[in-house]
Amino acid sequence: MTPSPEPAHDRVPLAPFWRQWSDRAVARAPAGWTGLIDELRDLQDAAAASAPPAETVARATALLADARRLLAAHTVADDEQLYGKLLRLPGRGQTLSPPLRLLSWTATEIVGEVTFGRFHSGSNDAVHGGAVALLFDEALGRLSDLDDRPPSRTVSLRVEFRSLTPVGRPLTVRARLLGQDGRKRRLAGVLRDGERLCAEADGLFLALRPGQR
Ligand SMILES: CCCCCCCCCC(=O)SCCNC(=O)CCNC(=O)[C@H](O)C(C)(C)COP(=O)(O)OP(=O)(O)OC[C@H]1O[C@@H](n2cnc3c(N)ncnc32)[C@H](O)[C@@H]1OP(=O)(O)O
Repeated sequence: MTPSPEPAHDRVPLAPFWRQWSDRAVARAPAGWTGLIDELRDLQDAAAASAPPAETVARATALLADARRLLAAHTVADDEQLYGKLLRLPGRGQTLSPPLRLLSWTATEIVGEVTFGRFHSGSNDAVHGGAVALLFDEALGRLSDLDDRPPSRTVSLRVEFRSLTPVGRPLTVRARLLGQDGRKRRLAGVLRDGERLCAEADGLFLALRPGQR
């Protein structure tokens, strides 16, 4: 696999299993689906950042309940779910972790950009440590399953918090595949705000055997 010449998250090569998984969701996604996810993400940040008066709280609660009822009427099983399966999109169409936009990639290294919103703030404009771990799981998992490697799952993830991770600033995340031994893949990641190291991680991913989910 050759390094990508320019930033283009949507050209990240997908291994066959993941391409099929993602293409199936893309084919089933209705018009406007990605806009719904973007709105949901913005809503989470707006709710976290607001201190509204009671009338606004009441109105927003009613609107949210309406939206929930609309969506709940179309509940499907996990196999048919669209959420989180659009792998060509930064954030892959989910709001659990902030959108990770891949800027460059090889078979053994990816570099991406991420901006945490207020939703992921722990306290004092610093990102919650669990959200940082979540980001590393996404980034390392993405690299683990790149380059036609069979799907894997995280069995171990260790995170070291080196300095506060800021909210609202574009950060750089870099993941590297350190080595493979049979089904075991060792990966490492770093998260930086400019030159400053915010956190680093190492993880062990296990390739799934046929039939494992
Ligand atoms: C493009 C895709 C984008 C997606 C990005 C998102 C990525 C998100 C990834 C995740 O978060 S996955 C969800 C969190 N992970 C899990 O829920 C995994 C739970 N664990 C399992 O389901 C099973 O452990 C698993 C199916 C992965 C493996 O079970 P097996 O029974 O096949 O493996 P086994 O227990 O025999 O272990 C295989 C080897 O790994 C070793 N091992 C297992 N766990 C270990 C551990 N924690 N630390 C060190 N070694 C470990 C184990 O000792 C053994 O070594 P040896 O072969 O040398 O004997």
